[in-house]
Amino acid sequence: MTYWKDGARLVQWKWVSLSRQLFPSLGPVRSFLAHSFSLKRAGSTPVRLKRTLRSDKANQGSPGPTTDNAARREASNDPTPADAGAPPADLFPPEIYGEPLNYTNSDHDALRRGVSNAWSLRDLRAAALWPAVARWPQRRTRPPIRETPTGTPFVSQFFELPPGHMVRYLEDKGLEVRMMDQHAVVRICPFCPPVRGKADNMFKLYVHTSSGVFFCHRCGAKGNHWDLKRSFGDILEPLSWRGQFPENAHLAPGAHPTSARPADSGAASVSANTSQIDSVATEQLPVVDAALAAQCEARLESSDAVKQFLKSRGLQLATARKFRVGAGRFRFRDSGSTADIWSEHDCITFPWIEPEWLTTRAPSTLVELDHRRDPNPAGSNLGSEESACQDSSVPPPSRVLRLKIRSVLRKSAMRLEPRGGYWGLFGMHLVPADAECLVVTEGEFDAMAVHQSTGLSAVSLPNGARSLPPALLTWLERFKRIYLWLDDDIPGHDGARQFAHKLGLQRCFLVGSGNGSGPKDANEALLQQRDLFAMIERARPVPHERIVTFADLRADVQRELANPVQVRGLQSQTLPGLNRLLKGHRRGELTIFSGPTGVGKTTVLSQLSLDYCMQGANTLWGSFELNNVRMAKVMLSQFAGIGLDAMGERFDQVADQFEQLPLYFLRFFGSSDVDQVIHAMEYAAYVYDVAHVVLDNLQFMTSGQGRGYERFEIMDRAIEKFRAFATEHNVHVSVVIHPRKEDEDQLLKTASVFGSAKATQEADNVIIIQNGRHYKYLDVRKNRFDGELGNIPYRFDPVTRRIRELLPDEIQQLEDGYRVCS
Ligand SMILES: Nc1ncnc2c1ncn2[C@@H]1O[C@H](COP(=O)(O)OP(=O)(O)OP(=O)(O)O)[C@@H](O)[C@H]1O
Repeated sequence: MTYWKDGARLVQWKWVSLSRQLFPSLGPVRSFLAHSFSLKRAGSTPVRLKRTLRSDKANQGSPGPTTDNAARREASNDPTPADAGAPPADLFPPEIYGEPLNYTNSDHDALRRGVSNAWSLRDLRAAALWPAVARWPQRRTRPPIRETPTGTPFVSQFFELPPGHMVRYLEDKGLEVRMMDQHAVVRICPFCPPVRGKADNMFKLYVHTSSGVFFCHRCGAKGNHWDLKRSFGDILEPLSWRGQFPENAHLAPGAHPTSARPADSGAASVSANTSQIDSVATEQLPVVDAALAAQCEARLESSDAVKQFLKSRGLQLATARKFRVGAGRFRFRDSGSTADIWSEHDCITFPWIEPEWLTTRAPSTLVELDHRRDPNPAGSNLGSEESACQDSSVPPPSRVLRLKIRSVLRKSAMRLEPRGGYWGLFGMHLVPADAECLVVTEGEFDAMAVHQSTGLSAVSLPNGARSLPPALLTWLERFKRIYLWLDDDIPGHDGARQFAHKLGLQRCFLVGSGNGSGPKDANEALLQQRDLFAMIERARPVPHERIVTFADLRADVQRELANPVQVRGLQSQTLPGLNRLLKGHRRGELTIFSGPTGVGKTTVLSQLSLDYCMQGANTLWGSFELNNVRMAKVMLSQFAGIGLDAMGERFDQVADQFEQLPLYFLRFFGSSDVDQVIHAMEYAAYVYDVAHVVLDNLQFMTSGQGRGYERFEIMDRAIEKFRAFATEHNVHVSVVIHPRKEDEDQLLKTASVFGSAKATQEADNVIIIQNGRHYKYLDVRKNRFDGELGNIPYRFDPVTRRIRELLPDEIQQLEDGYRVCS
């Protein structure tokens, strides 16, 4: 019987594929023929047998290749869901919003396991004859659901993709889509069991075009746009320099499935994300020793250094107590030295406390509180610190996840305890469970300043303007209005816009002048006795990137005029000559590096990227020519300023320091799909807030792809995509491109860069490393910022692999020496 059934299926498949060949453009006719054929078969024994077999299998407890939805339909004897194309009523049931894909590896395992039982032949053939696969242009297998080493990053329900992004992606993957309101409806869901040519089984996968959330009403596959891209193998998590996955930016603390729902907020949207939180909660990260946290908190009263420090910031002890600030003496390595010299510092400690509403399901025990105005702000109760401390609005003690420890004297002496722990928001434990508005500041003193003078809920970001790890988006999901009060400077402004994108533009408001006219931050506003509440009330919405009003432009121009130094960007510490010419390293630009083979392009770019990374620019390295281990060795040597041979026993110490850098490596090597590289860059921009991407080099990345002019076209398209990425994500992209083959003795020109003129036209900066007669030098051939061009001669140290700019008299000596020799 089984063989008869398989034979019939084979005939059916042959019929479908024959009709496909005969009528390539007649999709509906084909569907009709296939449909009527399968209907004919529906009354016969094999289908009934199939049902019996399936239910037997279900009774045996095997999950089988079908998902819950499909199984439910089978159980209710309803073989197919609603009519194809008709939008289901529960298009995106709220409980699935943002959940990770639920079509898991176990489903595939079950499919594989099926090989050993009576289903074997059918399952094997079903896998081999998958109709979705037949429509897949390149792939011969069903898109695998990849194991994710660190879970899927959380995506806010308020997040919006750029217009057209999702539809382009689906089409690039060879999926046929039909537009319906805000959804792209995919003809054949790649996650579904075979459609068997039935029209009813098609157009079941709905993809929300602006959020990227998808849901298949046939197989139940669902998730956010990262899930979809990951299932196609397009998301490669970058590595840290030790070849590990970097400190997890998207692990939320151990909340149980329903814990993210504030007890009485009634926000269905938040509950929608809970299973995503649950999915990452299973991974345990270390939390700070509770005794250490308690000791620090208890020492606040006795630390004159910290009390004095707080006073100088205009902050009261009562405020610090509410935020559970602490004090202690901690050892730090002396700044600027890689040597093992340590000294002890008076430190202030800022705890990241898991909010009570995140950890309990029970109705909030918090006292009802007006979330806009604390009835008893600490500032209004100057003489009574005790009563403020015992204020009933302070929730009961919760788990301290991590401590930020900062020296009172040296701002740069700062560390997180424990290393590799959870991310958190300072002050979150004070936010009432029913608060709908929140002020998010760049620093801890700013959050305390806002709360002290306004009574509003205020929290501080863990990394200032540098990053907003997606794990924290789960903490912020329930707020309807988020006031971003970052520093009134270029990095603060860039950070605020970047974070607003992640949080959702429509609920974010920017506090501060926006034009650099100050005050610099909330703490400075407090010290200047400004009305902080009025400043927050004047917050403006985030301007839409594609719709700019003159008022937006005016603020930007005014800010650039007010801060000419900041506008220049990060200054190179190791090549000051580059600052003289290019003025600095700015976000949103594209720089092309070129030079003869082996001249030192990788060496120069490695040093420059380290230079900016050490100043806080989150950096993503894509080394397509050297493998990541060798690349990391070059960087480690440059970082330590000593040769790898001499590093010996100091390796661990240097490596530990190196590991603190916000540096990530793409996992590509040699010829790679440019689109996949872009997806990985987008992922890194979202999860790690990268500010600088280095791609070394374009020829290796596109090698073997296309011949003759086609090769130029591929490279041009790649450059176009990198340019668009730099602008869209406000990230600086540096790309190495080899020159054309030219006479070795000739100096290279802009036109010598390989390919058409596209690359150098699109670039903001073009730097060629020239093999001069007396020395090597960086030749700035294009500078869109202010047009200044020129040379920077340098010397290379083969031990440390560092380059150093030549001084004028060294240049003179080398030139004279050459003349003498010659
Ligand atoms: N100025 C220099 N003088 C001598 N050796 C150098 C100099 N700069 C780099 N090197 C060394 O030359 C080798 C090649 O350097 P690097 O890989 O940076 O060159 P590249 O231009 O990127 O090479 P490719 O053209 O293969 O991409 C390395 O071993 C590096 O340490």
